[in-house]
Amino acid sequence: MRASLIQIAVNEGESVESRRSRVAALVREQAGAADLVVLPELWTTGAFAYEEFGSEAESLDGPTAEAMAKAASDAGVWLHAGSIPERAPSGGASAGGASAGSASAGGGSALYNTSLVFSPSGDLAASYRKIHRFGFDKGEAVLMDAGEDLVTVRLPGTTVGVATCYDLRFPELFRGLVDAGAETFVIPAGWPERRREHWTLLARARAVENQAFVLACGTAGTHAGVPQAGHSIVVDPWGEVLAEAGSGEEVVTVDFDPAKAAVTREQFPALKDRVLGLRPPRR
Ligand SMILES: O=C(O)CCC(=O)C(=O)O
Repeated sequence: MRASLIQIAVNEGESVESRRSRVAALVREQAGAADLVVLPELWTTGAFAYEEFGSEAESLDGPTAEAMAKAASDAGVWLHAGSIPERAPSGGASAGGASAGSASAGGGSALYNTSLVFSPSGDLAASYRKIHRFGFDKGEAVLMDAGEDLVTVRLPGTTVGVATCYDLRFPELFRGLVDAGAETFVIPAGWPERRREHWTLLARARAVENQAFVLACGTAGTHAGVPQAGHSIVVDPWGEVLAEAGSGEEVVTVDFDPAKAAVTREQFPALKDRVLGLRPPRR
């Protein structure tokens, strides 16, 4: 399988419309060059442009989904289109899960950070609402609702488990995806430069401990005063870094054999030694 991670620069001064058509063109350029194309988290607004989440929120058939579905089918690729701020009717069915956050409190709609995966014919194959919202007492954590459902999607030769940015810090989510059959993780992000060391370390850790491929695509540029880390990274199930971007806008293309996850799990069967239901310390 050949994957291209498109590390988009999200800077102030470029409108959402202009970035959307620029990104669609970049996806189309991957026709014949990749089987799977991956975009970052919240690339329409920027992951830290909190004040735009509400005003730029869309439904799953909104302008970004429509443009990405068309780009995927024009290019004939599987497209993980990163995530969008999704406006959904409160309690409405989409990626599943009741809304629990403050964004929907007292209102008729909920706001999620939702990833979209399109098939090469442009059909929406999966959507995932980010479970761990970032920001503690501000930003996404207070403006958006939390997803509740793990999501996997079957691609030719591999089951992909999806996660988003801050989710990378929560190993139990990835174990849940492994239990659901995932051998490859695709992780769009808008990770800040300030914690770049964590990004590469955690991407490798999730790959090693789960004996899975990690394809993690971040953003470049600076928006809302937050310089982005870039350094999109592809790691194999042994923890080897197959490719890593620099800090600017860049397309990283890598060949990998998804079967290597099963081979690694067979040759070094550590996942079989998991002990579940550990007892808490006795007092
Ligand atoms: O965990 C981090 O350091 C960054 C997380 C983040 O920026 C996000 O989830 O949007």
